[in-house]
Amino acid sequence: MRHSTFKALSSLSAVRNLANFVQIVEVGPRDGLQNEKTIVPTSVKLKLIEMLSDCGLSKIEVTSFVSPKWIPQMSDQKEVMQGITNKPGISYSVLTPNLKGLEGALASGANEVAIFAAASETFSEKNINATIDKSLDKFRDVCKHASTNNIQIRGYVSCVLGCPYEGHILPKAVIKVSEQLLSMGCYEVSLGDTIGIGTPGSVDTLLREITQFIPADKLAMHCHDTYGQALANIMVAIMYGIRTLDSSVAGLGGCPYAKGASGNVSTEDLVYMLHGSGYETGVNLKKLIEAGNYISEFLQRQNGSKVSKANSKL
Ligand SMILES: CC(C)(COP(=O)([O-])OP(=O)([O-])OC[C@H]1O[C@@H](n2cnc3c(N)ncnc32)[C@H](O)[C@@H]1OP(=O)([O-])[O-])[C@@H](O)C(=O)NCCC(=O)NCCSC(=O)C[C@@](C)(O)CC(=O)[O-]
Repeated sequence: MRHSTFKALSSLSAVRNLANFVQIVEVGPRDGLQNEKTIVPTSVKLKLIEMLSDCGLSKIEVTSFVSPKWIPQMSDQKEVMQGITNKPGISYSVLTPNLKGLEGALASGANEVAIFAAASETFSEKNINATIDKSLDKFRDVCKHASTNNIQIRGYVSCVLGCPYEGHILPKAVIKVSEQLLSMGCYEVSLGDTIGIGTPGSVDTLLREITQFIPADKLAMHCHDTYGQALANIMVAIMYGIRTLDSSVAGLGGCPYAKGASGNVSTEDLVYMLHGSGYETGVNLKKLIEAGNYISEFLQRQNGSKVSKANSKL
């Protein structure tokens, strides 16, 4: 990380002087659960989504319209969409890899979809069975159809700081894919550190390059916490002016096609850090902790949020 970034990070007043609302995109019901081996009943997913909807979160990624052979955990996507009690002001988005997925999403009443590309050729093939170029062709079709149906489209780029198969990924590969996603109609691109390998230094290097081509308000950060770097990495993203952050309640998650990747940064820990640093999120931390405890108890798993653990000892 550059000296100037360290200097800025050390000054909380500098942090507070920046626009202070941070948009959280809760990905727990989708990214958080997609890797669970035991199928989580639809009713539990719906209860989790309801609890998250009561926390003040305005963007929740709830399921994905992908092949049930590839991601069995998401095969109840229609039932999930039909069972949600839509709360005004909340966007319930879904992942769609192709036109078949988009058709399913539209039929289920989705008003926002996310397409997901990668900066690594091998990861793209392992995850969606297509080269990067082929996947972008499919996404272009999805975008055309989505925009004629007035559907908002978000883009993801996976492996922005490293790939489980190819190792180091160059910023120029990330920039190339991100620019294409934006040009086909995505309103923003979420930069995925899929295997949580990034550090504040590598995030700084990536963002210094990418923000020369893409403004920070078109970018989001999606950090996994495999190496315990996610919050530090996010703070660097904030210093670059990024104000949209993805996270998963109770730190659940991981992509089944990214071996060894652990959960996303926990939403509870993210909210605690942001509120403590003078940012607003609109999220009620107490209710969020309850939602994280609910799903952790169901999965019979220790809650992955440090804030929740600390809170239970108070
Ligand atoms: C993209 C495909 C479908 C290609 O998979 P494919 O096998 O190449 O697909 P195909 O077009 O050859 O079709 C094969 C079969 O799949 C069906 N099919 C085809 N499309 C669909 C669909 N949309 N929904 C339901 N079924 C579908 C299709 O109808 C056919 O059925 P069959 O005739 O054999 O019965 C597959 O690879 C897939 O579903 N991949 C999804 C993988 C995935 O969801 N990964 C996790 C999400 S990405 C992630 O977690 C990273 C992220 C976003 O969080 C950010 C980060 O952390 O980096």
